[in-house]
Amino acid sequence: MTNRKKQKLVVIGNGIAGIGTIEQIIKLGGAYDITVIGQEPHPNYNRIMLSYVLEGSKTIDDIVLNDWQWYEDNQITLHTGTAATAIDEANKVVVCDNGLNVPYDKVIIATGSRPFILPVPGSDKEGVVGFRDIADCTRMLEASQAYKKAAVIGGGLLGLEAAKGLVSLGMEVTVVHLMDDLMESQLDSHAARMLQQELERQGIRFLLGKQTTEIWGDTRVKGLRFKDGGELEAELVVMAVGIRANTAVAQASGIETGRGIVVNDYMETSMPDVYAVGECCEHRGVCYGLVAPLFEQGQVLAKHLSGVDTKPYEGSVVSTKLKISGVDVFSAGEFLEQPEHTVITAKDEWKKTYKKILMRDGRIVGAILFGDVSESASLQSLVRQKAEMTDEIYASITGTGCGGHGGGKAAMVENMPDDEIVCGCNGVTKKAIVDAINGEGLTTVDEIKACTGATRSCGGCKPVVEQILQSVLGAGYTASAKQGICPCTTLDRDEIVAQIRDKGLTSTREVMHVLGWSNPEGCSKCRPAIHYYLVMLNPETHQEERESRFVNERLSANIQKDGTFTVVPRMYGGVTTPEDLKKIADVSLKYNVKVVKVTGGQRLDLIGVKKEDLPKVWEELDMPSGYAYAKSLRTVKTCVGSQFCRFGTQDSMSMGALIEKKFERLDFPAKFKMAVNGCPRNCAEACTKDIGIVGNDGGWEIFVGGNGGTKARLADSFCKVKTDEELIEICAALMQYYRETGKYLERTSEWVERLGLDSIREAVLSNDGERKALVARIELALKQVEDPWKKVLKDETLRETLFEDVKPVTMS
Ligand SMILES: Cc1cc2nc3c(=O)[nH]c(=O)nc-3n(C[C@H](O)[C@H](O)[C@H](O)COP(=O)(O)OP(=O)(O)OC[C@H]3O[C@@H](n4cnc5c(N)ncnc54)[C@H](O)[C@@H]3O)c2cc1C
Ligand SMILES: NC(=O)c1ccc[n+]([C@@H]2O[C@H](COP(=O)([O-])OP(=O)(O)OC[C@H]3O[C@@H](n4cnc5c(N)ncnc54)[C@H](O)[C@@H]3O)[C@@H](O)[C@H]2O)c1
Ligand code: SF4
Ligand code: FES
Repeated sequence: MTNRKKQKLVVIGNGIAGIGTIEQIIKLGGAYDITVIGQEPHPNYNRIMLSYVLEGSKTIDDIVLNDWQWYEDNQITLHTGTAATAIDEANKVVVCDNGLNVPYDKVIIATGSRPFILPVPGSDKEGVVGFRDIADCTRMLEASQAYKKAAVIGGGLLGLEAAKGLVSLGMEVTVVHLMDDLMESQLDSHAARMLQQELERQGIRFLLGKQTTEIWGDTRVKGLRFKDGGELEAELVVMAVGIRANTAVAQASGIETGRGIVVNDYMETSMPDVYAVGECCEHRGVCYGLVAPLFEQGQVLAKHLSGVDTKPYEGSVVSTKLKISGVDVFSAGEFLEQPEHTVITAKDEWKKTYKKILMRDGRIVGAILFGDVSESASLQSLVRQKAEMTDEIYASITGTGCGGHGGGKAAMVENMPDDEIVCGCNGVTKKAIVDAINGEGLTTVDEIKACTGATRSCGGCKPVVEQILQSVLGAGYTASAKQGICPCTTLDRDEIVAQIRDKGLTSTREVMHVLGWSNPEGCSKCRPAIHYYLVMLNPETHQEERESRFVNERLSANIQKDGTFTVVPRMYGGVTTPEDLKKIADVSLKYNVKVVKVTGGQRLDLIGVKKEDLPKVWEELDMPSGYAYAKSLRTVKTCVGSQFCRFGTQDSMSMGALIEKKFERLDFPAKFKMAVNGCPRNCAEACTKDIGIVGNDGGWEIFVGGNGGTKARLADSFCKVKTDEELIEICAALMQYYRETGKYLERTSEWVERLGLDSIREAVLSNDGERKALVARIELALKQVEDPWKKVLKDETLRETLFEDVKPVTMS
């Protein structure tokens, strides 16, 4: 065996393009001694997922593609926080800003792009940011804690995703766009208008046709000025007006550049042994700004460098999908009608969907989808292949004709070339998926995700992955069908939540219709569950559907076995006043309340109120609803604590009242109980509460997952904190995490067992940004809640329909 010394391959840029190419080289067995130079201080991460990090649905850890261990395992030398400045061709070294000189035999430049910052006065002020990397994302997350008003300049993909993220963080966001149509490089005017309407519904404001001429303020930005003389106040400005290929290293090295680093069909630059891949390069005059082309380029380059025969890279047909929950918009290939196009259009103003397919000479060359993007992956493939339109394909993509849906899709998957990239976000080919199914015996999309990475990012490729699974497994595919949340559906909780998010569904009826419920009316199990998920996902926009709630929640009181109701007013932290006690006594006497009972949660329960008397009782009590009937925060039980108890180290009564006031009225997956103790003697029994808080000398200890009911469970110690502020922040984040990941009716005791305490700690404690995002989301939800008793008292119609109809109430 010859022991040839490995060639030295240096990669400049630790992003998706550079590392994606290396992964391919490793798979192909290319024997290189690899060094990676990366300017950012992080291992390789999925930049496209930064939109989700900003929005708060992913953490930085979630988006790491190759962790530190991966570099070690593959014997790759990694220099992070290091910028290459030039390639010294004569000495065959890559020169870095920290004095490092890295010798090379081959170099791949993969330096990506830089955000374009408008050269207007004030663009260097504090509070003006691009949106490109983790550092930008962190800056925005921090600004959202301290400031309220944000402006995003640019209504393209990035600007809109940034705007949605900032709205999710509780900011007031205005998108300032130069053109009259949003995403004018991907959408026609009709789709752009629909998109704008939907985003306005989600809370984003727009100023269209506006040219920013100045960013004003002191050290920090205070606002924008426009060419037409108008102004907009803004404490944070995000520039999302496009990108420029990062050609600095190439230029400093004398390599030919244009709009990007000029490469040929094998990604070779003008300097021998130096290649470029990804957003930094210009191929046949085109610089790309999406991930799919860079995987295609990487495949060619990896083969070329590994001595494997390869077709040349001939350019990419791009498609885009906006990653904003509730807004489904997709565009591929050509999108503006020209005289030579044959056009298929379908508009549905009621369902708010729009589909346009462009054909030239009978071949599919472009598509726009709005509202329903379930066909996006198929269309993407058809546009890439410039497929000839057939009756079968027509029936499949329009959902018409007797060709049948399934036939067209099956044919589409079968005709797809092996090396076609199915998952554009992660560069996974059809062959990789088929090999994984056959080689590893995979039967579900989740297993394919874990094995190949397909579907891991935007999820747009999931339908095609499912079709491939179906075509490879044939009859075996259905064998893996699983149980749904109730007999009306085969979808589980996570799938329903994801579909509500992805398809922007807004009502229970729509969820059941769009997701193909077998029983169109649903059942008492699924209706309240869907309703909870809708409220949790769309706190600002969701319309209350009383008919989808259980009777107790519908009437804001607990029905008893004799058909009367109970009324439990709020007593924050279990503390009341003589005035409130007098009101309770007066009302109880006036309305013949049968029993006044002290509850386990330290308040008073007025039992035996007639349905028609409920509004009058609430009115005369003039106290907040105690939510004893709801899947919500019930009580915060407290001990007397340091105000009176000689052992007390913390003021448990005040803290309990504060927490109860802050978090009352919020919907949870199940009822939610808390307790606060002044010391570890634990008189208020924190160990059996969903969240239990125990004071100690140094601060507080938080417990989670306790239950005193039929399935009793002692709470787990979650963490210790020093200050009241930390306590509230962690409780808020923990509650929101439970709200977002809990199954409807699942108590925290079951939730902790299902998710595992470590993973909950990881989500809530390990990352400050993620915790703050959870807090921001719970704050947003809290802003929407209103006392249901007061709501009924204000609304004559509600009062009449709910309480003046004397028909007996059923208990479902
Ligand atoms: C928020 C956001 C969302 C996006 N969403 C999508 C999406 O949904 N779909 C899609 O297709 N695309 C999306 N994109 C675009 C996508 O992220 C890029 O196309 C892709 O990341 C480009 O990869 P790259 O490796 O070429 O460049 P980059 O990812 O930019 O990586 C280049 C790396 O090189 C480093 N570098 C630069 N100069 C030097 C130097 N001199 N020395 C050392 N290191 C250097 C940079 O710091 C960077 O880490 C999104 C982009 C952003 C910012
Ligand atoms: N979901 C996705 O696929 C996705 C998401 C985010 C980012 N990206 C990619 O990241 C890159 C950057 O995104 P981007 O949106 O910044 O680029 P872009 O070029 O797609 O859009 C920039 C937008 O800014 C507008 N604009 C230009 N000058 C302006 C001005 N002076 N005032 C107001 N508006 C102005 C343009 O009209 C354009 O619509 C792109 O390559 C994009 O494809 C993709
Ligand atoms: S827990 Fe015990 S010590 Fe602490 S306040 Fe209550 S009674 Fe007093
Ligand atoms: S295409 Fe985005 S995850 Fe596959």
